[in-house]
Amino acid sequence: MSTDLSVLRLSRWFDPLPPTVDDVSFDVAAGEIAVLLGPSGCGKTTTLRCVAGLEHPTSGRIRIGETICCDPAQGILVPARRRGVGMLFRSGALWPHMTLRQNVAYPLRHRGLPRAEIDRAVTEALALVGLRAQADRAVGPLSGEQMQRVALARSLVYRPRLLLLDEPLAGIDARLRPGLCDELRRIIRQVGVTALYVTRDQADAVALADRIGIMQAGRLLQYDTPDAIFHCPADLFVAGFTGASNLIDGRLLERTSSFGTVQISPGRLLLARMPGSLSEGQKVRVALRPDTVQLLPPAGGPNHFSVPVIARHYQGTRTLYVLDLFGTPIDAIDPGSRPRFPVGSSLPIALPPDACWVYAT
Ligand SMILES: Nc1ncnc2c1ncn2[C@@H]1O[C@H](COP(=O)(O)OP(=O)(O)OP(=O)(O)O)[C@@H](O)[C@H]1O
Repeated sequence: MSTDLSVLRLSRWFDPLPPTVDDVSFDVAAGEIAVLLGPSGCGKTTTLRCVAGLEHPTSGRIRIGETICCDPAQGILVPARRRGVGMLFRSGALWPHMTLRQNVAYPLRHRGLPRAEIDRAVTEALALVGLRAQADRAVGPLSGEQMQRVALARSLVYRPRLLLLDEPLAGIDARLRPGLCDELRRIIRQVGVTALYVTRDQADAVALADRIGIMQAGRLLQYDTPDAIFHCPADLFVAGFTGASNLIDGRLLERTSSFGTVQISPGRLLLARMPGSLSEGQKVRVALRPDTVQLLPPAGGPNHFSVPVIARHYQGTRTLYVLDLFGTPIDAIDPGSRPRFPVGSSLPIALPPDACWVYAT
């Protein structure tokens, strides 16, 4: 697939602060959905605004399709209205006194298209978001979710080559969001537009993305498929962001190409995956998600231990156990509506080497 959006070494400084966007590079292939995910203030929106042309980068280059839209070193800066991008923000910013049809038609009227063509495009865009029947009603009484559907239709009506979305589901009831993410993905695919989406919500990101970029303090730490991010996080921050809250300190004794043997206490060894390069003898930290700890595992294989249960928190449909892994407390989740193991009992566990990730401390 060809690259439709290319962001190369993008930086944005707001003096005298540290850079809001710090040397960020990523590509989005034609028709793909890329999601920038990270905590508040990490620079996601600023990156998106630079792509939109609403913010001027300090350095770097942005290419949309065949056009270099900005490259400060060469004095190139294509204005936002000439970049061919559609945008959808947290609030759709619709005109409440106008009908759905009038709202969606606005960008086309602005472009001076013939009326019949506008009518056809607007009907098609409203059908795409499931609101064709309400086309001639006013926008005012619509729910927040319906308003975002109208705003999406408006951002797609002129067939942009790139769609930029900034937390468009942020104000919407959490119960509706999984379904809306699926629908948004279907619509983006159906239209065939390339999309860049920014969010703080991990669940939205995984549901939508072909590729996820994890950002922290202006830097893009990892840009990869959701599968790669969740199965081989590049560093401790990304691992933490994917829910790897168990952290076990140790020393790397031995390494093969992608796995290392970590001593976690005298005579206790842990085989763990090494996403980056590490040296033997180095102090390391192993990260592990509580849902990957296996309780009562079948016999055989590496990383089998017997550990005491030091606390248990019954949560209705699952129980969270705190286990003492040779001096380090680790959490383990046991699905099911009945707690099985009492505090003080000794529990056989396995920590699958694929799910234990080792990093430099
Ligand atoms: N115009 C500006 N002037 C000065 N500082 C700015 C400006 N725009 C952004 N910043 C700084 O950049 C930081 C990151 O902002 P940005 O909106 O890109 O983060 P974000 O990751 O999208 O956060 P959120 O999820 O809260 O929207 C802000 O906390 C602010 O310090």
